[in-house]
Amino acid sequence: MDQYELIIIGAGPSGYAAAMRAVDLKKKTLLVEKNVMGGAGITNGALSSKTLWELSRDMLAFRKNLDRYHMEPPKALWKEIQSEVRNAVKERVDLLKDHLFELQKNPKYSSYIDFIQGNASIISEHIVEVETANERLAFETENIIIATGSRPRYLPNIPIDEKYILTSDGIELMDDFPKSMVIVGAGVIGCEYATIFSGFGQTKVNLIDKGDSILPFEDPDVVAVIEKNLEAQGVHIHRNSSLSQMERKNGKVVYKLDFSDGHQETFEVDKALVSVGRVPNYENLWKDAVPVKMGKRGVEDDDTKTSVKNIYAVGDITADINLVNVGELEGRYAVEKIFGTPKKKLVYENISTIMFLNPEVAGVGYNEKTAQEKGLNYKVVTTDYSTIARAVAKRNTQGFIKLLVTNDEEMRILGMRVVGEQASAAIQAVALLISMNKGIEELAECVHPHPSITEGIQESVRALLNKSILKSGLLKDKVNCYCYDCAKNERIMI
Ligand SMILES: Cc1cc2nc3c(=O)[nH]c(=O)nc-3n(C[C@H](O)[C@H](O)[C@H](O)COP(=O)(O)OP(=O)(O)OC[C@H]3O[C@@H](n4cnc5c(N)ncnc54)[C@H](O)[C@@H]3O)c2cc1C
Ligand SMILES: NC(=O)c1ccc[n+]([C@@H]2O[C@H](COP(=O)([O-])OP(=O)(O)OC[C@H]3O[C@@H](n4cnc5c(N)ncnc54)[C@H](O)[C@@H]3O)[C@@H](O)[C@H]2O)c1
Repeated sequence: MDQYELIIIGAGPSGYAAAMRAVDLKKKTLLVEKNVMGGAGITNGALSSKTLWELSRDMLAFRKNLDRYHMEPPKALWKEIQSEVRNAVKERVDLLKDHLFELQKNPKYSSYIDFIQGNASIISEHIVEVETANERLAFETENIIIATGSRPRYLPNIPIDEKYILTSDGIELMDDFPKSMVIVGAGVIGCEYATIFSGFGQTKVNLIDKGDSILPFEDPDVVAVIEKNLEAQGVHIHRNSSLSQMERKNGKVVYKLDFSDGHQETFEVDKALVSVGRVPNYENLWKDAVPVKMGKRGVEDDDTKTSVKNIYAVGDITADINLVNVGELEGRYAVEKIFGTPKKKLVYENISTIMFLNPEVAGVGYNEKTAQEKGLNYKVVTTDYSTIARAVAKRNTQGFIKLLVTNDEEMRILGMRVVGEQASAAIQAVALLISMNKGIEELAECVHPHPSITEGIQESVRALLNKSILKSGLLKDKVNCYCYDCAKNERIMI
């Protein structure tokens, strides 16, 4: 039986990153993948949906520009778009495959990495069995990392067939743009696809969430901008209602909503997308004799270590944040922990995120909702994009920067949201300051390029320090500072 120092199950972003860190540390490693290299980081997930988002955004801008010159815009063809998404996916999968192939050929690395295509299960604490296309193989290992990811959550009584009633696993397989669709679940995936399909301009999109609002985890000011733009693109948000029934009927999807005033309505659309969260892939992954503990939302882990001494879990299979960057962080960290002591602790406070909406929403650390849930007193500055020269030059001043700091002398950064063009590019400096546990002075004094969106962040910081160029509270709603007192649940303008 072949022996390894580490077997990694799953070659999505977390498993692949873990394997590459193990190679750095010269540990004999086996990476097992049952499906496509890159997991949901590439296929039916992050990369494929972002490719769709980019194409949809281009199409929307193109339509708007032609409209400006009173010209009739051409129609996007779904097949062309689908083919472009497939090209992007293939490029990225091939890159990872080629890289692995080169590693295995290179004498510097070849003794540290093996790869096998097959379905792995943990037979005992030190034996992993892999079922390939034509045989069943067993491998002995000192350590195991589970990186098997997640899949879309289903709802009881909603007959998902990936033809008419779809999840994010089936949406890219459609034959054409649907004329109409309903999206159940207005979280990140739901709102990103509502943005994508309304942006292409050929689908009437309806959106339902069980919560009172779309993006229920975001602050109301962020939600307001996104809702306004979705509605301007023709998206209908079903408010004060809950889904009571959905079925496929005569080649259509029929759904019933119960409204809070007691009445009920029935709607008919071409397709439905169900995006109500993800569930971990753990079924049949280990035998009863291997006591890996499961929590409600995934494998329970303590700093990536499971309830079994030599078994670790990383990425979407665990109960924390489901993101590519988090999976990679955990994967690399687990390897360092197995074979030594990581230089840095695993912290989640400075994780940056982008939601690919209209416009982009970039975030790091706390928003007001999460700060209030934690019982924190904080200070906020909001700076409108109309005060930022670059946004004015772009002729698009919709958006704002919102920075939260501790309400004390130190003014440690708690978090930030940027809603607007180039939001994602603007967030990094603040993420770095949070990770270094720094205050805001550094940012206030560092010379920024002009004109740039990051100047808005600098002005926000200066406003908190009472030395901004545009003074807080003078230009209505453009630059505002306030404090939140948690005990009194009160907002005080400053
Ligand atoms: C539509 C969509 C859009 C997204 N957009 C973003 C985004 O913009 N930014 C972002 O950061 N995140 C995004 N995500 C989340 C991101 O894709 C996941 O957090 C990330 O892929 C998780 O990585 P992972 O390696 O833990 O799991 P996965 O990517 O799910 O990979 C797990 C791998 O394990 C394999 N596997 C499972 N069981 C076994 C087994 N028994 N044996 C062998 N192999 C096995 C699977 O085939 C899979 O390849 C998105 C997700 C979706 C669905
Ligand atoms: N840009 C990104 O970083 C990005 C993009 C897509 C996905 N992701 C990751 O994928 C994960 C999964 O995304 P998601 O959108 O499926 O989950 P989510 O948790 O973001 O949203 C799920 C939504 O479904 C709603 N919901 C739950 N049950 C419902 C029901 N019965 N009826 C109607 N609505 C219901 C919830 O209120 C919530 O708003 C995210 O948490 C995120 O980590 C990230």
